[in-house]
Amino acid sequence: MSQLDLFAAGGEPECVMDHGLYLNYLIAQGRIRHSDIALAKLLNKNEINDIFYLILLLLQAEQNQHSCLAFTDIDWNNPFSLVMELMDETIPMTPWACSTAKKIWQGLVNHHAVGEDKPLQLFAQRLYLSRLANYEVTLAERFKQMQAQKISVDSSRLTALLTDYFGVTSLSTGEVDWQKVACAMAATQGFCVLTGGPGTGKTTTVTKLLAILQSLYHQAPLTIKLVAPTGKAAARLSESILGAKAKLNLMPEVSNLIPEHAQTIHRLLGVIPNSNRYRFNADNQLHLDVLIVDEASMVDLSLLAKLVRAIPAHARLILLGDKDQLTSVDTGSVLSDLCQGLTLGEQPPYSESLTAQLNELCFEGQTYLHPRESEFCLADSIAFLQTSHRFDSHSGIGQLAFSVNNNSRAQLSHTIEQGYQDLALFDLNTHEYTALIIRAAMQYRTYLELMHQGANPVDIHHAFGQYQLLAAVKEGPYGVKTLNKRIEQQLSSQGLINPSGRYYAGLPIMITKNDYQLKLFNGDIGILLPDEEGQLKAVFIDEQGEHRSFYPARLPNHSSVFVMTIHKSQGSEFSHTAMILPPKQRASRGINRQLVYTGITRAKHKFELIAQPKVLHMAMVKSVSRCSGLRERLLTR
Ligand SMILES: Nc1ncnc2c1ncn2[C@@H]1O[C@H](COP(=O)(O)OP(=O)(O)OP(=O)(O)O)[C@@H](O)[C@H]1O
Repeated sequence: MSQLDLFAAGGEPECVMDHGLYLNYLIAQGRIRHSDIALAKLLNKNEINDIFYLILLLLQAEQNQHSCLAFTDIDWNNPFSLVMELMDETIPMTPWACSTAKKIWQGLVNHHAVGEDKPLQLFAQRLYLSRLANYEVTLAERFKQMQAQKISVDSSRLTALLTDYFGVTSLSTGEVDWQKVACAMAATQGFCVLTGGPGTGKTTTVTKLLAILQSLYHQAPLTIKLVAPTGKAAARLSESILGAKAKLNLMPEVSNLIPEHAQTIHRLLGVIPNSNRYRFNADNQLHLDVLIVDEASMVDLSLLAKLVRAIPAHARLILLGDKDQLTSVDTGSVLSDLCQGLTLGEQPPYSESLTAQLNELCFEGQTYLHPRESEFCLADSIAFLQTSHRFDSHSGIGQLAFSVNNNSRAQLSHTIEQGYQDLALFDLNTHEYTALIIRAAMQYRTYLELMHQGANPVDIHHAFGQYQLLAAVKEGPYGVKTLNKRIEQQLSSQGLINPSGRYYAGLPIMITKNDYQLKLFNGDIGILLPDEEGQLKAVFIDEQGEHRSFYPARLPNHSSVFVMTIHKSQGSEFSHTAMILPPKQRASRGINRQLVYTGITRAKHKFELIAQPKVLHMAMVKSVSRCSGLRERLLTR
């Protein structure tokens, strides 16, 4: 029984509470900010009571990128997760010892700030800031509308095209080609999510899909746009589509109708400088028939809501991404909300009508897929690719990613015992820490030598992008800041850089704040290079491979990036990736399965892990999720 229930059972609680002292503890322990208190007071007509504290909890949840505060998730005995040892014993851990959860909830239902067109909203036992609730409503409604779109397709032509691109499924193996299934689903629907781990063929499948669609509609070809959340991810998508087109050997008349250039979502929507609004919106919609959004797990709730508002009613939307990666840096977890419940090796739950249609389109009417009920109303729009074609049984990276993602210690031990060529695992100790710095400096040598030889910026950037050291934390000896300094010292001692001032030739930087005027966005990477006149400029390569240069003084917030956080690496891929996790005593709350999985899956050919085994095990056990009501809004019950 919780403390609240105990009191409710008739005890005589001590109701006098020193709110000032309690709030000071919340601030001292970094749970809330002064501005949160001001806002909570404003919303609660200056009263400090139970609802005031609930609003504070909601603001804390929003800062932690949750879309809402779920009533059922509140730890009523210590709602702000205060650390007992840092508290005065006379101060309670909970601010509402005199009330019951039920009473607090009822107070909220009738509260003056709660309701439609009010600053706060309630939905399914969740408290929201209205702005975030409205984004969820927009997404749920638009996804449902898109899915309900009637798409008329010539089935026999589609069947023939699916056979052309994927072949005939052999009855003897009986193995389902999930890429073919995904293509059939996306070709016949207005909305589709295509999820799968690294190298499962998301880009290949979508390229085949676009080829099939353009063949089906060859008399009036579709306008297709490709987008990704960051410039880096957009550049990668362009590269992958180009590669997939070349591999597929498409007929020129079809190939020419598939775009190769992806852009950022911000660029597609048209940023209005100094505002968080876009040129394209619900009143001025985009001109397109098909929109492909890659790395959808990185797109936050607000941006995706603004994007779907700008998509015309007739258009199709296809979201690509890995449901198991870290969620967006900003609020929300849309892709993982939509993909909840998918399990490797299992067929996702599809309705009777969809399974019949897919069996007809993909398997000549043979019963390969079986219907399974789901109360999730978008279940028929979720395609799940399950086989990695990049990492075969000889690849340690794939095995390691799989072990971590499935939290399988047995599989992890097996992977380590195999001694894979593409994996190097080091136990974290002083010796290995120093060895890592030396190895990292050796890897960065290549791009710096190119710079000294006067190579062109595209080649220098390319060489820099081959290797990346990732850290799980920012602060402390195992964090980004210290490691950046250590690598800088190492490179300087080898005469490759001369870090006498803040800026020097060869300094790699990452933008940490969007600048819509300069069109430089969070995550963009630049390298400080001298121009023809010897002036030092930060050079960025955009998604079209063009380079843009800026005087350092003009740059928005940025930091050096010999080392980047795993969070910042999302959407990027490096031929050789190294990742360091802090030791157990420093491994804070932020180390978890999604973080480690995301770090591993950045590696294409070689992956190094520098970590204590117990920290890796600890991370594997800990799976995090964000609070959201999106899934709930999409249930049929
Ligand atoms: N059905 C297949 N059979 C054989 N090889 C395939 C198949 N599908 C994809 N591949 C190959 O596997 C590799 C990865 O494919 P692709 O880039 O499409 O995957 P992805 O899921 O988009 O990867 P990423 O993790 O980079 O997002 C490519 O080299 C591709 O040519």
